[in-house]
Amino acid sequence: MATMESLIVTVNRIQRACTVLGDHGGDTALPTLWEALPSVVVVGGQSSGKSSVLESIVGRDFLPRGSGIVTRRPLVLQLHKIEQGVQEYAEFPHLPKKKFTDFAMVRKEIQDETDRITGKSKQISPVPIHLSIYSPNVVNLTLIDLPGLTKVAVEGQPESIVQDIETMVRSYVEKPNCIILAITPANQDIATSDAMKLSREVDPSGERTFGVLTKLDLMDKGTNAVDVLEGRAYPLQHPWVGIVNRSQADINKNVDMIAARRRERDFFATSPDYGHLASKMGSEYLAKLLSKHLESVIRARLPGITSLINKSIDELEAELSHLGRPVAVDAGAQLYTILELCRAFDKIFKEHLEGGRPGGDRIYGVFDHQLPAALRKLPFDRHLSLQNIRKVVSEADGYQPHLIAPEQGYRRLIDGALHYFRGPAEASVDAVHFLLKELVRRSIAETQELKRFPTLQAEIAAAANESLERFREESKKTTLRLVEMESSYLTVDFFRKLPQEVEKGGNPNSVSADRYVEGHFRRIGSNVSSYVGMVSETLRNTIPKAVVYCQVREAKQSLLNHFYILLGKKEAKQLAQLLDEDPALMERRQQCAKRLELYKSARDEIDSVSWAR
Ligand SMILES: Nc1nc2c(ncn2[C@@H]2O[C@H](COP(=O)(O)OP(=O)(O)OP(=O)(O)O)[C@@H](O)[C@H]2O)c(=O)[nH]1
Repeated sequence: MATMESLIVTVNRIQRACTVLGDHGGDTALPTLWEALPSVVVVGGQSSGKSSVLESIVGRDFLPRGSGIVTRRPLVLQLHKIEQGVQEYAEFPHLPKKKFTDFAMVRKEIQDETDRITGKSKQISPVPIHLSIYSPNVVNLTLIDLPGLTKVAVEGQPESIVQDIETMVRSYVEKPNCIILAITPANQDIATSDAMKLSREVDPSGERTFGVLTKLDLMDKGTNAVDVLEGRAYPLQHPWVGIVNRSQADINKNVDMIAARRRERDFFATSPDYGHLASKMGSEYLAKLLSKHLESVIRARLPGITSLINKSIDELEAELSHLGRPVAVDAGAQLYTILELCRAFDKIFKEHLEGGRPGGDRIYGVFDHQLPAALRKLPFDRHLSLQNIRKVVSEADGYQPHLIAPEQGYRRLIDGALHYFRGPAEASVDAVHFLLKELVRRSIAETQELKRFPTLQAEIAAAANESLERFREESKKTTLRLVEMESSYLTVDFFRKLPQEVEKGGNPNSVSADRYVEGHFRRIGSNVSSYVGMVSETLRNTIPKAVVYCQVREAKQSLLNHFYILLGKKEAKQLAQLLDEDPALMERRQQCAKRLELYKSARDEIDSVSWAR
């Protein structure tokens, strides 16, 4: 059965994995585990004694000191208790395999690592530094040290730093999983303490706040902080803890931390004011209190964390499968990938044509509505007006008017009329061409697998459109040929079946001669009109056949054939260019993969501990 301690150890490991894999919260584009993990955050004004409290909890000097804002990146301090007698040491995950036994070097590394991200500019950065300390003198605990809240920027630091620090500290303490260690010096007015003001704001009920009073030894003679420490003056849900750290003089004299802890114990044990509270005061007591509390919080949160981990793993896996596998490196595999992508596109395109996806029906719309309407609108009325018939027939006759039927006149009138059919024939071809182009565009957009490859997408679109253009040319030739065929040989039967003109009796010299001629032309007009009507009926049926044969059927069967031939001739480098992924997607895939790795390792961590129930 696992002990309670292993819970903190587990969370410590997950926190370290978070840092290694770049999860330190604040990034809304990816699920974050960091923010779900409970942690203790040390908050206080400048010189309130934060560093001193941390060092005395650890029992070691290891934090950078100096004037101005020294802590400029969050420091995640993980304490691991080891057996008595074993040499204590520190480790930074950013320097794996290096064990620090000299704590002065730890201090230097924190300084250097701070500068590595913030530069010497004295800016602050939210990217945490992780430090693990293994020691017999600690309890298992994770503490996060943040820059001290300050009112003024010092020389060399930008004015915005005051606000930047507050924003960073706030981003930590606002999280419901954050346990706030609010440090206030006892020799100052507690009501104006930066730490207490902030914690009141984000944790009004005081559930998450541990009040710590430092510098009890520096209070004016005759005053004490018993009212605060007994929870009367500033009540919180958790007890206040009083601390006596090393003074500046002690630090200068290199009083070691273990001696300082002893002095602190003596201070409380012998104090007339605090003697009755001695067992609940001091940095060692504070460390144990926090450790116990952190364990219980982790225990309570664990089921929620586990389900968050599982949910995030599902989400990330779904997104990764949506983003697709990384691109293969050898030419054969690349060609295979490209062909697969083409097939995926082609399949969707066919579904649009054959049904299953919308769009194909609009082609039928061209044949069923647009073509017949265009045929109906042809200006035959004008072409077969009496005036025009007279003109055409007379011109065809020349100096000798026709005797029986105006053979030449008929031919010219019909030829002229048939010419008009070219318009609707070409328009049908173009209309279907644009519909097919639109379907190509839509199919490309709907091919999820292609989204990653903008270059290939553009190439497929270009190749498909080029094919459609060729099909259009062919289709135009064919439909126009149908029209020409109608002109080249007229249907003889139609004319044979026409009723012959019956000689009307009467006197051809009478006034009715004009009427006779008019009737004659009218009959010619109506004969031509019904012949043209018959042709129109034929073309209404044959143009769609030609269009489907030349454009739709070809698009279905061989839209990318030409592209495939070109692909076969391409060299490895050109193939790689086609699979040139969108850099944003590549980046996203990497990020998701890294985050997934984090969640999986977190799941393994949690699985490996069997819970004491
Ligand atoms: N006498 C006495 N001095 C203390 C106590 N706590 C801190 N000091 C002194 O107060 C000064 C500031 O303490 P730090 O621990 O550096 O305070 P800090 O909050 O980390 O300061 P910054 O990192 O500059 O924000 C140091 O000179 C400490 O020696 C205490 O309990 N008693």
